[in-house]
Amino acid sequence: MAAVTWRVVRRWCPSLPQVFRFPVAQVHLGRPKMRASQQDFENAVNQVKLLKKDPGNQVKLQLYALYKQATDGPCNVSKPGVFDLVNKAKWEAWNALGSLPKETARQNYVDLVSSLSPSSEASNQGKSGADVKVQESKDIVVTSEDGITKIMFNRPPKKNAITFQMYQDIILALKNASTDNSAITVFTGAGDYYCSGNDLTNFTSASGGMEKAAEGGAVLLREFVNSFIDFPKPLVAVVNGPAVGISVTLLGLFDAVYASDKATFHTPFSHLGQSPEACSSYTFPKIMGSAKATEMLLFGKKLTAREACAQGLVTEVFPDSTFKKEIWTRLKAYAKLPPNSMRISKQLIRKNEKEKLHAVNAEECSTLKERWLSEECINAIMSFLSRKSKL
Ligand SMILES: CCCCCC/C=C/C(=O)SCCNC(=O)CCNC(=O)[C@H](O)C(C)(C)COP(=O)(O)OP(=O)(O)OC[C@H]1O[C@@H](n2cnc3c(N)ncnc32)[C@H](O)[C@@H]1OP(=O)(O)O
Repeated sequence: MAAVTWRVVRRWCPSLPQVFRFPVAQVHLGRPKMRASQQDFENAVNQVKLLKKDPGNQVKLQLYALYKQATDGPCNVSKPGVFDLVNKAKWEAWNALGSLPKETARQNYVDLVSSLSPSSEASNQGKSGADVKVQESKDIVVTSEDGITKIMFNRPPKKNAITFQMYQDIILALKNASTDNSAITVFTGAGDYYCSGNDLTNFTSASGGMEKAAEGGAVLLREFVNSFIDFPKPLVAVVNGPAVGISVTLLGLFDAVYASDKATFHTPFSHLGQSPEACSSYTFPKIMGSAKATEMLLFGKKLTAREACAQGLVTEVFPDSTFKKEIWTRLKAYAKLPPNSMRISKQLIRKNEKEKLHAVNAEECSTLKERWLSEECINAIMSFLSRKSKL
C-alpha cells in the first residue's frame, strides 16, 4: 500500500509545491464522528487512486504525510538533502505532523479523502456499518477557501455566546484545521458581535447539579485552551465587533489580531465572581505590562480597539466601513506564503512558552472550578439571568 501511495504522490508531485488554491468547501461540524476503522482507512487509500480530479500538490503532500503517520507513526527517517526537492517536501510534510497519534492521522486521512469526493463519506459509513448521522452545528461554521480555514461564531441572536457544544465544535475544528491543506486559520464572528464570551446559561442549564457541571466545565475548558496553545499554524482573529470574556483572553494565544474600530475588549471577571482563563493571567501581563493587565483582568476595564492596539493585544485597527474588504485581501496574500515556513517559524516562537502555557492553563482551570461554585459567581450569573445586571 505504501508503494502505491508513494507512486501516486511522486507522479503528482514532480516539483516543489507551489501555492495552490483549494476549492471552496463548507464543512459544518457537529459531534465527533465515529473513529475511522482500518477498513475505512483502506477504503480511503483505494479511493485516492480513483480520484478523477487532481487535488493539487498541497493536498497530495498532506495525504502522503497522513498516510505515513497513520502507518509508520512519527517521521523516523533522516531529512533528504537540500537538492532532493520532492523528497524533502514530503519529509517536511510528514515531519510537521510531529507526534500526532496514528489513529488521529488515520481519521484525518479518511476525512481529507471524504472532502475530496463528496459521495465517499456516505459510502464509507455504510461499509463500516456505522449509521451515524453527523449532526450539523449551526453555531460554529467552518469554511475553507484560498488557503484560509475560517471558523466563525454563528449565533448572532445571543451575541455569539459560546455554549458547551460550541466549545466541542471548536476543538474539533482546530484539530481538523491543523492538518487540512490551509495555510492559516482565522476566527471571526457573524453579526454585530465578535463574541459575548461563555454562555452564562451553560452552568445553570446543565443537568446533574452545579458541582458536576463545574467539574466537567473545567475539563472541557482545559482541553479547549490546550487546542489553541498547541495549534501549529498561524492563528488570526478578525474581530468584527465587541468581544467579551474568554473570546478576549484567548487573543493572547493568537498570532495576529485585526480589529474593526467598532470592536471593544472586555473581561468582566470580577463582576462575575470569576477569574481569568485561556492563559491570560500570564499572557496579558506579558503583552501589556502588569498595570494595564490588572485594569482589564481585575477591574474589568473595557478597552476600545485603539486602546487594545496601543497595549499590544491588537495588531492593527481598521475603519469598520473598509474592515472586511481590507482584511480579507491581506489575509489571502498571507495565505500564499510558504506554509511550512510559517509553521516552522511559529513553532520556534512558541516552543519555549508551551510548557509554561500548559501549566498556567491547568492552574487557571482548577481555580475557575472553585470560583464557579462560589456564592459571588452564582449570584452574578443569577443577576444576569434575571436581568438585574448588564455589563
Ligand atoms: C467550558 C466553560 C468555559 C468557561 C470559561 C470562562 C469564561 C468566562 C467568560 O467568558 S466571562 C464573560 C461572559 N459573558 C458575559 O458576561 C456577557 C453577558 N452579556 C451581556 O452583558 C450583554 O448581553 C451584552 C453586553 C453582551 C450585549 O448586550 P445587548 O446589546 O444589550 O444585548 P442583549 O443583552 O439583549 O443580548 C441579546 C441576547 O443574547 C443573550 N446573551 C448575550 N450574551 C450572553 C452570554 N454571555 N450568555 C448567555 N446569553 C447571552 C442575552 O441574554 C439576550 O438574550 P435574549 O434575547 O434575552 O434571549
